[in-house]
Amino acid sequence: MADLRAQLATRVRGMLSEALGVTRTRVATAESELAAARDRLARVRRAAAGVPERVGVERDRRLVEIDKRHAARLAELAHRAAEAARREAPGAASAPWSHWRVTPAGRGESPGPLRVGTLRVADAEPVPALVPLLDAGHVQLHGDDRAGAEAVVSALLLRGVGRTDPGTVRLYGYDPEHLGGGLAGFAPLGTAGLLTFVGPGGLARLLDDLVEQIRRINETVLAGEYGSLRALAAATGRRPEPWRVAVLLGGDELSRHERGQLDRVVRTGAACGVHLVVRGIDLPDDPSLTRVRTDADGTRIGTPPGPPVRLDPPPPATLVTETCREIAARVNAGPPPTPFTDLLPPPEQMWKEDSAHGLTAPIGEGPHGRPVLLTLGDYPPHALIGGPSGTGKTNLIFAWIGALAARYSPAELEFYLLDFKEGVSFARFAQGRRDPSWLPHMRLVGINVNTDREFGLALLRFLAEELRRRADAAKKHEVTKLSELRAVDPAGHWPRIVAVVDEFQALLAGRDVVAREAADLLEDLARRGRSQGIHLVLASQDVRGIEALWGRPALVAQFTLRIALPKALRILAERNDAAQALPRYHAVVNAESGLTEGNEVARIPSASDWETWSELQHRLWRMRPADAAPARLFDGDAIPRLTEAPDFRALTPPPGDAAPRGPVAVLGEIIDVQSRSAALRLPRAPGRNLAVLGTRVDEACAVLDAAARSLARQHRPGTARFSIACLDPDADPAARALYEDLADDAAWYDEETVAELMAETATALTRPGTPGTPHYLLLFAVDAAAGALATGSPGSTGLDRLRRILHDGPERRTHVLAWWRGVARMRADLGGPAARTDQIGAWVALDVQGGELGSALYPGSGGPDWYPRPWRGLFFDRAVHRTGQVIIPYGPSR
Ligand SMILES: Nc1ncnc2c1ncn2[C@@H]1O[C@H](COP(=O)(O)OP(=O)(O)OP(=O)(O)O)[C@@H](O)[C@H]1O
Repeated sequence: MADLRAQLATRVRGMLSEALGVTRTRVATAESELAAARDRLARVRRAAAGVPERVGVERDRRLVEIDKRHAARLAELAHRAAEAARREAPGAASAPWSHWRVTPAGRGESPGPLRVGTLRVADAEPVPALVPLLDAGHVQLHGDDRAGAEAVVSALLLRGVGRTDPGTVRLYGYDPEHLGGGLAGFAPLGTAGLLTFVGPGGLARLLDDLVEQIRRINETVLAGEYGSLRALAAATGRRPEPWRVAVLLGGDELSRHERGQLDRVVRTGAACGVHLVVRGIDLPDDPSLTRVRTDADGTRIGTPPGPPVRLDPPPPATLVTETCREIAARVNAGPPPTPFTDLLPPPEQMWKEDSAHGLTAPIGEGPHGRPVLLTLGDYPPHALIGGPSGTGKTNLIFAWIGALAARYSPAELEFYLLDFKEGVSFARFAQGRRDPSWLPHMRLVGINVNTDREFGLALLRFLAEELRRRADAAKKHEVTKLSELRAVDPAGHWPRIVAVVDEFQALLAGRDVVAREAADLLEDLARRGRSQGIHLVLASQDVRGIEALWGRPALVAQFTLRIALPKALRILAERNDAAQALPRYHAVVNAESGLTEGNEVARIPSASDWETWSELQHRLWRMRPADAAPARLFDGDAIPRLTEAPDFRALTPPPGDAAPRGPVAVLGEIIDVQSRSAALRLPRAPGRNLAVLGTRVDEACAVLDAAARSLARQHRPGTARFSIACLDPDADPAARALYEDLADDAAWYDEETVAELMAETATALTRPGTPGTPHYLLLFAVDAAAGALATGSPGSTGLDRLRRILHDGPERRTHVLAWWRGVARMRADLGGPAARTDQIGAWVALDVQGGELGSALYPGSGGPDWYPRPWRGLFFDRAVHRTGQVIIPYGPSR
């Protein structure tokens, strides 16, 4: 039992120890778990204790970063805003006063907003604070900082006038409290009508006037086509109306009427360039109104107010007055001309117009900025331009020709131009030595033709012939007008012709044949030219010129287009005195024969200065057709050259060995539309001799020289004889030069030997048969040989022989080309006053009066209408002429 108990105790002990062991293990495990948990807790606690510190550092870091980014962004925004402001308000709109100057915006560009100060942005570039005014709206000033407000007003006004062309901003000052004191610096503008002060009772009138201007501009300038002057300027590049800025500085309570008018200006003014700058009067809210509040603690702009602005100091008083004085001076000097390019189409549109029904081109700008057009066609067909010297006729002709030439190609339009006054400006249309270009439409330019009225006549004859050609062509095609002719003959060359004659009264002056024929031709051209596309443009500075026309009412009636320059008389209808009040560089254009209702005033651009003109001419010249030839230039002051004369250059010996049957002696240039030479034919026929008459040595030598050289050109060397006798030492150099150039074909005679020449030549004439070699006797001052030729037995003196040569020579190819220094001397050599003169078949008279050339030398009685003038001769060949022909001797050949 004990054992059992013992056993049991042992077992229990065993079990207990086992249980104890397990428990111990569990305890140990639990303890270690507890320790681990504590450790974790401690760690967690430790970790938890570190968290707020780290988060704070991170947050601060982020905050700094954000601050930095913010500041950078702000700086960048401020920089961009400043850049944008500088772009929007360049030059005078924002420059600091220290280097401020007038810099008007470009044509068609808006002046933009104006700077009054800077926006305060901490740590960033200052941003100009801009206020929109011109073309944008109105400005109302509030606040108690009076000086600040004054600074804003004067900054806005000075910058405004500096950002626009002088004279294009008009200020109206209403300052009843200080009577204009606030605007005193701007007073010089008043001298040019650019600043008007309105007295204390004048506000209503000022507002009425502004409202009226707005109404007028809306109705007649914008005319429903443009929403604002700004839009008009942007589209057309023109600013037909000034900006009007009314500066209203306080005053009494407004009346109902004034209030109503003011509200109207606020609502509708900006589109018409009418603006208000107001302090002390409340303006209604409007999108176009900018409020500027200047208080002691700062200035804010806009509604709602923007950030604070640091105002610029006011512009220095001297800067204001000097600028205003300069602007006034420039305006008083007259408006700058509109640019010539205003009259031209864009380059790609040049030469695109069709002239079948007429020619239309602008000549300048009308009062509302619209182009004033000139038309030549069936109606009106011809134009009359008038204006005293220096008022711009020449310029107007350039402008008109340019505007037409840029629109119509040379196939559509041709010009003929004649200038009777002295001057060379029209020579530019032709090719020159310095400038190879010419105006491709120009066919003829006649300058310095004041003494050569024959040239005017030649042009009129040429046009009359062209008129006949056109009328014939029209008849052939059974049509009546140019437009119809062009339609039925599209391949034909039927350009419209515009003939411009400046100082045309010179052509009609005098009562001689030239004046009579010119007037008849003009009348015919004026009447019938209209339907054949031939248009006359006559200009004159001289009332008498116009009056000369008035004597021919049928002629004047055709000139329905009238252009009157300032102070022109008698161009417009009798009671129409619009030209008397015209400003400089303006013209009244009137297509109603000058009746008042047809008046249109145009401002004419400057077109005639060399650079302006040549730019267009070069452009058109480069566009010319490949076969275009330069215009013929006739310069009455120039002496033509034989070697350049087409008729001289065309002379050649006949083919084979034959002598020319009717050689020609070229004597001088004919005054004509074409460059042609006067030529004397010398066939084997009685009387084919030439007498040059007068005392002018150089001209006489020039005529004989050209005759001899041109004859020599038609003979091969050795096939003609030229016997040169010179009896006047003054003619010696010219005669000797000719002798040397004719070389082996020439023989020289003088006073000693001239009798031998006569003897030998006369003897040769008696030989049977016709001599094969032509013989030309060139006798310089032959009358001086009278003594030497008088000797000999009666019937066989030198003079007898000379007469025989004159008489018999031509049929035997022996021709005398002799210079006598007077008609009486020639007659004496021919046998006395009663002697026959028919052996002198042709003559050139130099300083010999027409009357001396009567009886026997010229058909009819009394002689030709010939008034001697330098370097001109009257050529008459009985075999071909009915009347004498004026020639210009060629210049010396060497
Ligand atoms: N529209 C214009 N704009 C600017 N300058 C002009 C204008 N018209 C003329 N002028 C200038 O005025 C001056 C006189 O002009 P222009 O020679 O055309 O006058 P005119 O009437 O033909 O004089 P005249 O009969 O004495 O020759 C010139 O110097 C010319 O450049």
